[in-house]
Amino acid sequence: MRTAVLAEPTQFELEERPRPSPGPDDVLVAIRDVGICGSDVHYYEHGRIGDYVVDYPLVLGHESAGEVVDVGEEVTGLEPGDRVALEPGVPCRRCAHCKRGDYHLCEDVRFMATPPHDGAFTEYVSWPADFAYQLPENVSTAEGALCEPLSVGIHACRRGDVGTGDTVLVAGAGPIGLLAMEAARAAGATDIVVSDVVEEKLDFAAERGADLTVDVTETDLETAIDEYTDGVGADVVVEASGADPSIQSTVDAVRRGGTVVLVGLADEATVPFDVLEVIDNEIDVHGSFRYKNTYDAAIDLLADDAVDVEGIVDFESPLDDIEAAFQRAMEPAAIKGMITFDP
Ligand SMILES: NC(=O)c1ccc[n+]([C@@H]2O[C@H](COP(=O)([O-])OP(=O)(O)OC[C@H]3O[C@@H](n4cnc5c(N)ncnc54)[C@H](O)[C@@H]3O)[C@@H](O)[C@H]2O)c1
Ligand SMILES: C[C@@H](O)[C@H](N)C(=O)O
Repeated sequence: MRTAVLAEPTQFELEERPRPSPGPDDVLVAIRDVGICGSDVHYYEHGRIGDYVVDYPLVLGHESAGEVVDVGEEVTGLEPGDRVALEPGVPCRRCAHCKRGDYHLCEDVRFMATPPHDGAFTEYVSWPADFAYQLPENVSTAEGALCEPLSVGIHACRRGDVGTGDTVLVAGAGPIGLLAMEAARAAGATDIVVSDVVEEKLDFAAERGADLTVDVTETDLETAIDEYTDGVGADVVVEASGADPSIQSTVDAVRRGGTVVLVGLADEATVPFDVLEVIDNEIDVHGSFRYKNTYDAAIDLLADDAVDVEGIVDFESPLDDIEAAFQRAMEPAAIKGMITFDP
């Protein structure tokens, strides 16, 4: 099977690998669509993200969906021909975190395209059947692949307890921010403010329904939020940029008693943060790491047309052109690239 292998920084090689056989509890999936995530681009460019260092060769890609072509002998509920979205993190199922239900916090998780685990820029993947979610007829495999970043948004909104009538500030209009906005709207938020430093990103967020956009290079975020909320502040802030100034400004933009959800990964682990403001205003600050139990919800939202994920895809490319696709993904205005496979 044809596989794109990251052989060294900024260097993909296309190689033939043997097609895997499904284990007893696995499905063999012919991959149809794989999104290019910011973390894929980071590994491509720098060969590491924090403590995760690429031991070459590595197969990238963790936002994937495709068609089941074979099933292991113990698999029930899925059969060849079914289209599925693959949840990319398979936990150990035995540790204290897994047993508590926090399987996304499992320290032995096998997460696609996070070293040393291979991902989905390949023609076939064998994957545990319970982490393969059947797609209804009206949900495409491209949408199935984007259940992954949508899941990050859903989990962030759950962490922030976003509810009916809320005003939500989403900081950062990359794919994660844009899909957090979709998830917030679906959770009942009626007012969504999006901040960014790139005008095109804000224009795109506005086209996709943001009620207010704030270019923080020109406008003070706290002032803009104060004006929009009559001095109250946002109920929930979802920080999806990872930029230090944005992380710092979350406590100024949220209302007293409100919630800040930190999703964006800062370059440095330490960011100056006004703790007194957190205490005085009784702000709940939550970290949000990946997701758990979100795929069924993501697929239901897509089937009901309650969210739009395909609209964030701004370019598609076949596997053979993956190098060019990654170069394009590195452009500042790029949003979401998709590697597509012929059926
Ligand atoms: N916690 C998790 O589980 C999780 C999962 C996926 C991604 N992430 C992280 O979430 C972040 C967003 O991911 P993405 O793929 O959308 O990234 P991205 O780089 O495409 O988007 C980030 C956006 O933030 C904007 N930005 C930069 N400085 C800003 C500022 N001061 N204020 C507001 N916006 C600003 C950028 O212009 C860009 O549009 C990244 O840090 C990523 O590593 C976290
Ligand atoms: C959650 C996923 O989208 C993220 N890129 C990660 O590797 O953690």
